[in-house]
Amino acid sequence: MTNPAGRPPVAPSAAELLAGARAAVVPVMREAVDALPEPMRRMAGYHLGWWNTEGGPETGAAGKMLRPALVLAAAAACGDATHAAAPGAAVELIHNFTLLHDDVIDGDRLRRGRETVWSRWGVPAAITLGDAMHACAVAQLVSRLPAQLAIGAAVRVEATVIDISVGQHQDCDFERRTGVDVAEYAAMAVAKTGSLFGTSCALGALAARADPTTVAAMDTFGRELGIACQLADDLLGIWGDPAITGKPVGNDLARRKQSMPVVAAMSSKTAAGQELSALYRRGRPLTAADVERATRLIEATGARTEVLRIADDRVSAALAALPDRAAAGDLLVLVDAIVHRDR
Ligand SMILES: CC(C)=CCC/C(C)=C/CC/C(C)=C/COP(=O)(O)OP(=O)(O)O
Repeated sequence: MTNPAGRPPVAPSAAELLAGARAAVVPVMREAVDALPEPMRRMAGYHLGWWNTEGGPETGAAGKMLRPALVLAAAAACGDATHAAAPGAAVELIHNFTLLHDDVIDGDRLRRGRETVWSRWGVPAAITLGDAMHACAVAQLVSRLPAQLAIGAAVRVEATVIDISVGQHQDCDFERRTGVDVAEYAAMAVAKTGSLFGTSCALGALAARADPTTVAAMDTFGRELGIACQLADDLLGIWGDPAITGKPVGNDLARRKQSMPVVAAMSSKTAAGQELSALYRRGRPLTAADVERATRLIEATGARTEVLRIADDRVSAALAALPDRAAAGDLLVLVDAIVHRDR
């Protein structure tokens, strides 16, 4: 296809797709957040990176908007993005509700380069704000989508919240266990992260009134991509640049978290893998020197390369699930940005 000037159309960059998603969904999210009473409204805007702690404007502390961008791109791939803003806002609100709770569970004091809500205003504030964001997501979805789409979309979102909760439960359980294997970790990542990516793509297809086979294929595409995203997140947790990720590097190791690089290293049955297992078995948080040692041990087992290979396999599975690759241009741009990100 050519434009009127006779040149082939230029595909949007990932940055343009993410900015477009932000522009489409923030007004919807804003309506939900503005309906919350103070001080919850101000805390929500702070967590979402719109405002500083005093309610003044903030720049550079917001999420990337990966999930809304997937909703819009999936809807476009299915031929109609008219109704994609409400599901896009819903998945971003759900994502942020889980982050609020996750920071409490992990005791993390920093997210997106700023103090977390629980650290600033206390655990009850973060938990109740997360619960309110969850409800805002479903309320926006149901009130804004055409009636014949709303119930199916809401049921899908709530099933996803169950999946995420199950995944998070398993992840916490792994911290108290030894001998977690790669397959178990992958199943946990499907539930914790893949499910919301899958639902984002499925909601885009649903909003475009795609047929059930296409909706299911979009779900599979997103789910597989979500696992690759979780693996990228795990790698950034060990080798990311804190100035770019906005969170301290090595926190996962310090807490003896069983992220995929750790699981792959311990499963390697190498001397380095055994030394890492011994460090984790000591039953107390790792010191800074231990974290440095653990990072070297993981690298020495080849686990970093192994995790990149597993992520590549998941991306291949995602691409294989796409119903019509020729129509999926925006989705393909996002795949690359999600897997090769630095934050
Ligand atoms: C029930 C419960 C507490 C569940 C927790 C689930 C959870 C926190 C999963 C992590 C998912 C993930 C890869 C987050 C980073 O997303 P991102 O890189 O898109 O983050 P951004 O919005 O900051 O860009």
